[in-house]
Amino acid sequence: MEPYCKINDIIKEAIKDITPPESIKIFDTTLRDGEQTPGVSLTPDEKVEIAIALNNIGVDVIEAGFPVSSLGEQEAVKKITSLDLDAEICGLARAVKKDIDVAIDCGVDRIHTFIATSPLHRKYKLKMDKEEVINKAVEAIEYIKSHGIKVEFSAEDATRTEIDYLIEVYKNAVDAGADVINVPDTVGVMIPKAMEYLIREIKKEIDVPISVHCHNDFGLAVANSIAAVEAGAEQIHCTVNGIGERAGNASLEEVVMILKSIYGLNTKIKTEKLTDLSRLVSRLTGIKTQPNKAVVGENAFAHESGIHAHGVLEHALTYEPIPPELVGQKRKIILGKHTGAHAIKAKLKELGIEVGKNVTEEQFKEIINRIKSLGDKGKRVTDADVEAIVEDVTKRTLKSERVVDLEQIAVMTGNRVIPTASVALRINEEVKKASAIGVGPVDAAVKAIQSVIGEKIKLKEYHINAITGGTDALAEVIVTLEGYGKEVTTKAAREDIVRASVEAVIEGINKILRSQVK
Ligand SMILES: CC(=O)SCCNC(=O)CCNC(=O)[C@H](O)C(C)(C)COP(=O)(O)OP(=O)(O)OC[C@H]1O[C@@H](n2cnc3c(N)ncnc32)[C@H](O)[C@@H]1OP(=O)(O)O
Ligand SMILES: CC(C)C(=O)C(=O)O
Repeated sequence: MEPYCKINDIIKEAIKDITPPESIKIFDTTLRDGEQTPGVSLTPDEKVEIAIALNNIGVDVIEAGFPVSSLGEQEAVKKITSLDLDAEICGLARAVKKDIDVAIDCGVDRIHTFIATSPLHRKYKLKMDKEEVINKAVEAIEYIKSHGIKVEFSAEDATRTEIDYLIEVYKNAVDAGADVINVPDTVGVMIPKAMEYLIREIKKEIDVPISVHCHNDFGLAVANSIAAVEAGAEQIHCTVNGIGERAGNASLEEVVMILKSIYGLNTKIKTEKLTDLSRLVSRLTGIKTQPNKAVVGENAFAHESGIHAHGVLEHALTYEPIPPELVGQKRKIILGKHTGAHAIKAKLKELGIEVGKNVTEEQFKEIINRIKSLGDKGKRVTDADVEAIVEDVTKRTLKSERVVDLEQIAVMTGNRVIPTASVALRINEEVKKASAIGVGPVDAAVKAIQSVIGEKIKLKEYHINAITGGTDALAEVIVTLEGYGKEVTTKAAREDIVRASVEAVIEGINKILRSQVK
């Protein structure tokens, strides 16, 4: 398979000696290790919903749960096995007869049985010597096999186990009938070079498929899983969004996309469904995915920096390793403090506005300034903000055509003062001033304008919307004014509600007065 991103000569040279399998099986443990994320607990129906999505995306094995852990877990696993999905359904079991019996009763296709092998776990947790651990593993595997069920065997904490002993455990497991040997990096202490070495050593002695289960305690779960594949591992355990015990597990979406896009290796995953799957798991588990999460994060294909946005608009590969659609994402051009003119022009085009046609070059400059100044206030500029800014800038009567212009406004408000506003308006080259009090600063400001203009024009309706969240939200003010037998509606958008209100009212006054002149 050709990798999706054009892999360069450096990568080709670096990986020329690797020995990966033709295709890699994806063993998804979102419903087992993923559910071990502190605070996460899925109902049977939620587990079923995720299992169906995992099946639809094409995972080979779904570890549906650890049946012995609760009655609800058994109900969930039973519901999943009864769905007759294409994926193999697996249940976890300690090397304990009761665990195995309960898993069998749930109708699973595969039992993943495990026992810890490291000196630490043997001594402090299991209180067993090396031989006892092997005997327990062998007993469990033989018992499962006697029921005609496929066995995947894990030596828990394999990566902190004496390597000779580990290989001895695995050889015994295979002799007892294990179909797949899993190598868990239980506390995420491996580094890629060591993982590659370990898998090569195990493969020299074991001829059933080798799997890895990497934890992310040092942020290396994905890198270690990939290193295992480079050394020939045929199966990777992963979870959607990388959720799992402590710092989590290898993230399914990252593993799959690295294999596909960089190595050109096959999995059965329908990658266009990755983002939807990620959102589903995030919603049902309540574990939010960070925006900068690789592949499925909100920002994985978002560009704000002017230079990047310009590059991407000219040729997407300049700043994107793969097309967003490949993983079910969409490219986003975000406007804000770091935005450049190219990105704003493109965003306006998206909104049906063309510079030189619907907005003048001068208005375009003002739109850029307004967007950047909103960004300077630490805000992310939304499409709604842009639309409001554009409407405000473009619908505003040009200065030369204005009858009334705001020269100055000052407002005073507080808990011990009556809200008061003073305005200075330029009307046909003459500056007129007035002050007024009101129930609040907006009311005072509008009344002050009203007293300069006189009673012939009246404010009929006033609406204010906070377009964006936060106290620094862009406020959109919509007013309807009536005067000289005419009714006009105008709007203005600013972060400052008094200024937005005043601008909307003055805009309306100009419209009415201009209609009188014509
Ligand atoms: C690395 C992993 O992620 S392993 C999976 C971890 N997941 C979970 O633990 C979630 C579900 N777990 C549970 O619901 C419970 O822990 C159960 C039902 C499995 C066991 O509950 P309890 O019987 O109350 O035991 P508890 O959890 O307190 O202790 C674990 C026991 O299992 C033993 N044990 C641990 N692993 C194994 C194993 N692989 N094989 C055999 N025995 C084991 C421990 O030595 C301890 O034995 P002890 O009770 O004789 O001291
Ligand atoms: C059960 C095993 C594979 C496990 O979850 C771990 O070691 O992290």
